[in-house]
Amino acid sequence: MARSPNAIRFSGVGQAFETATGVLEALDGVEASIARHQFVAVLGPSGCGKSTLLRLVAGLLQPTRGAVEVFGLEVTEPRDDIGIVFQKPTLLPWANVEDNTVFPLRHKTGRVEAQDRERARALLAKVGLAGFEERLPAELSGGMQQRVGIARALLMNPDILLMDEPFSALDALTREEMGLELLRIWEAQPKTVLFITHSIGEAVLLADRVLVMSERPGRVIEDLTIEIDRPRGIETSNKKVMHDYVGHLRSLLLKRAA
Ligand SMILES: Nc1ncnc2c1ncn2[C@@H]1O[C@H](COP(=O)(O)OP(=O)(O)OP(=O)(O)O)[C@@H](O)[C@H]1O
Repeated sequence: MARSPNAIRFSGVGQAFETATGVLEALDGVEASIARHQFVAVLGPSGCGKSTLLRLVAGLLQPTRGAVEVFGLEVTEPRDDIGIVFQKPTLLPWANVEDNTVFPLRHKTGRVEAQDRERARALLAKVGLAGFEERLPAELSGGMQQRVGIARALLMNPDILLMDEPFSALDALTREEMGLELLRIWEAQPKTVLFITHSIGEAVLLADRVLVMSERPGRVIEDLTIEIDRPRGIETSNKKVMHDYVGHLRSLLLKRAA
């Protein structure tokens, strides 16, 4: 039987940017393969190229060296079958929460059915926004706007979901709840998730694997498999094994920063 290709593969990926002060090497020699439906978190110092990695997978950028493949095909142009949740949501200011959530569907297929609106409302409820469907983005807090962005990406049920610090605008409790909700959605509707975070605990709680990147130019310096049983829940954070992984990653990142 032919082996199914990786969902995402980075082969010798380098990315340089021309800037006013010269060439800036953001990534250098990134190697990683991500299997279909794996949940992979990426940790690394600020500016090491984490967001750049996501933009490469989405085809919003072409690597200067090496290749990025999605399901065995080199990414050469923007892909509209990949869900992206950016650090800051880009909501349409004149459209209400529900219309913002269904917007990509309308954009892609040209129409939105009653059942799509029903799914949008169900997802909005899951991210804690029931009752806010008719509000405009300006009437929401930053964290609530971010949750609309998450519901919007999930509505398309993409096979690959790229998330760039999706919970950084949320308070600590909501952040943990949203992480666990994301896991429930991921378990019910499996997808390949590449999830950038600065929270070591969040990475360990959510992911099957944690990739740790070096300082710029970024490359993968550790690929840690998180062997914690699923389903994971609120009690997982209290487990010794979780603390052991967090401790290991913290000392790795601190050592590099020293
Ligand atoms: N379009 C661009 N032009 C020039 N430089 C860029 C561009 N995009 C990113 N960079 C630079 O590349 C480096 C990596 O940026 P990137 O946003 O990928 O880092 P990051 O690891 O996601 O950072 P953070 O954790 O702070 O969000 C940074 O030094 C950034 O200034």
